[in-house]
Amino acid sequence: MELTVKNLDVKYSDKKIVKDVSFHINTGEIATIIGPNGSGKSTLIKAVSRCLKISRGDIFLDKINIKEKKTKDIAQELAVLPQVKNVSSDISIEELVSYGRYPHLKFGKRLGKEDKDIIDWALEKTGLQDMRKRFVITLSGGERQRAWIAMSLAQKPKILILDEPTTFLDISYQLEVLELVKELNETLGLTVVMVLHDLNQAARYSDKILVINNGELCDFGEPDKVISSCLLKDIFRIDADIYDDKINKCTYFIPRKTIA
Ligand SMILES: Nc1ncnc2c1ncn2[C@@H]1O[C@H](COP(=O)(O)OP(=O)(O)OP(=O)(O)O)[C@@H](O)[C@H]1O
Repeated sequence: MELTVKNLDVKYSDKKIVKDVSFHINTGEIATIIGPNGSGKSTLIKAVSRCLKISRGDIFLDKINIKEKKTKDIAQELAVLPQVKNVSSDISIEELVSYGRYPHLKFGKRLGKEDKDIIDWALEKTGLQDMRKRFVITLSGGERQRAWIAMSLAQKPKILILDEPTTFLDISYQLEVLELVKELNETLGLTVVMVLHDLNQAARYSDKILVINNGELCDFGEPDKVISSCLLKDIFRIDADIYDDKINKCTYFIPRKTIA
């Protein structure tokens, strides 16, 4: 599914946080939003996923303005993995994943055979089938993140939105989560929009990168065109050397020092 954003403004009270942002993401692309702390990345992602009201502009899913769509229809097409996730202590993985089916249930109906098959499929895709009865609070960070991704998958979305999916994970779990996202993108044709802080990971796992600075979209394009010493100097205030990773076929950099 394509995602198009046109002239988007988002405000908190009277303060404009996202300023006239426009972009287009093709079906099956992974697009990653990067930018300094407080630049408006989460606000943008929350607005796109309809968790925040927009003050101006339009959002289109496959060229249809979401203002013309029912909330339930949007929930069937777009799954969101927020940054902060709360779960009560007695919820099992299986139960959490079943919540992903709720946007598809008719009023007052219980989960049917098809829903249960989809829950099994989501657990299998994320490698959680053998631990499905475990309580979510007993899981490691990486397992917990996979459980939330499984819940999003059970929604059978066409677009998956993830706000900093690797935060608080050690490097091995970070890669595990990003590899899973990539696999789901490739095997299911899912369009993915995510926020990442690690710019090298953004370069490696994305088809497109959006750079947000002070609420404005200041660059948008393929990682090897966007990740440059200029960007690192001007937006992230670091001196860095840029290299070509021949194995992963992507750009990477080594930071040298901060710029005062
Ligand atoms: N609920 C809120 N009410 C008022 N201002 C807010 C609210 N949430 C965020 N802001 C402000 O909006 C600005 C952008 O915040 P946002 O969380 O979108 O940035 P971010 O780029 O995701 O930051 P980070 O990288 O630190 O997570 C910040 O100045 C922040 O203080």
